[in-house]
Amino acid sequence: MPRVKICGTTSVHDAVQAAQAGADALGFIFAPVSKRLVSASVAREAGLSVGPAVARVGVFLDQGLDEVLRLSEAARVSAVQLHGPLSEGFVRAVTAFYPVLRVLRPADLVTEGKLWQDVPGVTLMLDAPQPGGGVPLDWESLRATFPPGTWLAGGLGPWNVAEAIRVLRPAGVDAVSHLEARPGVKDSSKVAAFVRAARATTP
Ligand SMILES: O=C(O)c1ccccc1N[C@@H]1O[C@H](COP(=O)(O)O)[C@@H](O)[C@H]1O
Repeated sequence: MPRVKICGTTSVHDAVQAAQAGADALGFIFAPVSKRLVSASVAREAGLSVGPAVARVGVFLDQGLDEVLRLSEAARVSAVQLHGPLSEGFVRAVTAFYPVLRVLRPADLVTEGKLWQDVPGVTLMLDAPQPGGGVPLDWESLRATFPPGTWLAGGLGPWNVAEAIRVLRPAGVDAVSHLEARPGVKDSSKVAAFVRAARATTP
C-alpha cells in the first residue's frame, strides 16, 4: 500500500485535516510560481501542528541551493522535493541535509532516472511536465518502465488513484489540484476520500 502525500498545504487547518484523514506526508510549496505558495513560518507552524508521524516535504522549482536549504531549515521540513532541470551535484548536495523526492517527467526516466535508482536518500517521483496542473500521466504506457520504489503524481484524485495504484504499484501517491476547494485551500472531504481510496487498494 503506497504512502499518501497531500501537497500544496498552506494553513494549519488544512495540515491538521489532512493528518486526521491519515496522510503520511504534507507538501509545502515554496516555488514562487505556485498558486499554493506558502511562507516558511506558516509551513513550520503547520508542520508542528501534526505531530512527529507526518512527514513535511518542502517543494521547490527553479530555485538555488542556498534558497532551498534556507527555506527548508526555516520551515523545519523533514524532506525536500525537487522539480525541474538540476545537476547531479545539486541533488546530491541537498541529500547531505534531507531525504530527496526527485521529480522527473516520464521522458527523463531513460536518462536521469537510472542515475538515482540506487542512491540512498533519493526517491524518484514521476509527475506531469506541468507540476500542479492536475493532468494525469498515461499509466499504462509507463507500466514497463516505472522503476520500483518510485512515487506517482499528476492529476490524481479520489476517483482515479486506485486505478493508478493498480497499474503502477507506486511506493507513494501525491496530489494537489483535485483535492482543493480553490487553489491553495483544500476540500477536506476530497482529501479524506483520496486517502481512503489509496488505502483501499489491495497489496
Ligand atoms: O502545485 C503547484 O502549484 C506546484 C508548483 C511547483 C512545483 C510543484 C507543484 N505541485 C506539485 O505537482 C504535483 C501534482 O500536482 P497535481 O495533483 O497534478 O495538481 C505534486 O507533486 C505537487 O507537489
